Amino acid sequence: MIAPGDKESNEKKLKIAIIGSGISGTANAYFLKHLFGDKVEIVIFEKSNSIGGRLATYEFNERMYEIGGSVLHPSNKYMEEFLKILDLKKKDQEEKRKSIVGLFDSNGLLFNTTGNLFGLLDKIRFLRHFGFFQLLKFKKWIRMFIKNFSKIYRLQEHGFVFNTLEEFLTKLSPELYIISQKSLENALKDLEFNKRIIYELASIACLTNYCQSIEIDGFVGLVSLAGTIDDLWAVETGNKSVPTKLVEKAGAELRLKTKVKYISKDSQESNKNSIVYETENGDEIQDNTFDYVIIAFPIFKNVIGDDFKLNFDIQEDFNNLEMQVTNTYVVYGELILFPNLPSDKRISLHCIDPKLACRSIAVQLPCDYSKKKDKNLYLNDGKKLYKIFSQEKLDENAFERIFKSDYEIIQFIPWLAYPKYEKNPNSKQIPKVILDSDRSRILYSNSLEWSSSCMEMCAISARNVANIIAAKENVLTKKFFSPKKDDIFTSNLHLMSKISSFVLISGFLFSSFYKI
Ligand SMILES: CC(C)=CCC/C(C)=C/CC/C(C)=C/CSC[C@H](N)C(=O)O
Repeated sequence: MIAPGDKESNEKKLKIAIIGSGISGTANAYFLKHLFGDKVEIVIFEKSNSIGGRLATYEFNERMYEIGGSVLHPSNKYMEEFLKILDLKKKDQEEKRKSIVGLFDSNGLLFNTTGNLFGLLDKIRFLRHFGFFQLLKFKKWIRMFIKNFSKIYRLQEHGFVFNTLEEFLTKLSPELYIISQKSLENALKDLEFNKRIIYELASIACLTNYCQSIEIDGFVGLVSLAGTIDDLWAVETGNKSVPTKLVEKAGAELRLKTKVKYISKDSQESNKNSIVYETENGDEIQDNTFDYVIIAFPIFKNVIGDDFKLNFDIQEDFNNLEMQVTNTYVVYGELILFPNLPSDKRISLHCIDPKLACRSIAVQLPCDYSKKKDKNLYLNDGKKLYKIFSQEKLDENAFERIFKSDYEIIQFIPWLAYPKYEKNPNSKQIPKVILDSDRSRILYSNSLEWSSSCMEMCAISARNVANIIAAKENVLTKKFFSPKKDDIFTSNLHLMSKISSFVLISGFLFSSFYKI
């Protein structure tokens, strides 16, 4: 799969270009530095004026809030380890009983929690609404996939690499690949989940995460569903702090406001790659000195063309790929959409009707939310800060149905947040990681994003790209996860108990044999 390495490559310093400074590009820089140390020179090209890509924050009343990628799952080991390495902390978890979660469609509110009696009543209502055994089966089913998915960490520590989605998922478990080839709806129906689980619970997970329906493939769906069974987390100083600090830690050269326009194999030297980029002043510069080029942003049909070109024969692979626009509004106002809901709770409403543009309306807590300091934040009757995800742009009429007329729009971003996933999973073509199969020197880190998009998937893809380059350069892969003290203790304990059982059993057999 990987084209063979050139012999003298170990002696010289590798020069690697990374295009994009989101979590994907910056994790690539970190893993490369981790594997190659001083033997690598990394240049990150970023067209905007700041690091982070789709991880972004905004300020409101002197506090920072997330506006882009906002949540992580407890199973996301790379992101957890980055926090330790970068000396960052997790944000405090919100007290669930202080908030109300509701589901609505075009007919109104279908179901909502009440936040009463420390959440006990809500739990009972939730179990009654969806069915106790169905919920149990649902959780068990998702847990099984998370467990299989988590095999990736051990495999990558030992140098595992993949070029296609099939290679990636089948190595973790064949079921994961099989589920990526059918729709989430069919996967849930095959397992005889009830209509509420399929058309309410699974639907909101998909609609709120990707503005998509349960017709998308089962793997994208599962990643969203993982968020429904566990408490999610975020970074106290904003998720954007991870890419920002990764660049520093990797010692990479960062060129902001620099737009890469062409990537091609160098015509003179077969192993070199050429990049043409436009600087802040509009100068066009060609640099032919890169041993590897890593594309760390999603390539889709609207960026391919005059804006960005891959000067070899694979452009058409991206012609069917589109990004999903998620119109993101931050509004400071008083919610009036469902007047029966109490106004002294933090409210999150999720729409399960794909025909309605507005997907979710949820109270926002600052990145550095603290249970102690903010125990009364947004628990008053008045205005609160809400984030709205909508598939279409909202006009004044739409806002006036949701908020009292003195609302203020604080932020608006028409994010190209996620890929537009194919409705028919069987026809889905995910681009390969290695874009130049003859040389393996132009690598597409975000290709996996077309199978599912979240921070951890970007980190897994980045480690994959670093492992591909290490294998090609004959550099031994180096462990990323530090062994936990507990792990050393438990593994020693495990060994000691095995030795003592062996001694005891042998002693017993010996004494019985010789009738001592
Ligand atoms: C295969 C399964 C079931 C899980 C894989 C583990 C994994 C990658 C979990 C991630 C779950 C998660 C945090 C989903 C949210 S997606 C990103 C979100 N929309 C955001 O804006 O941050």
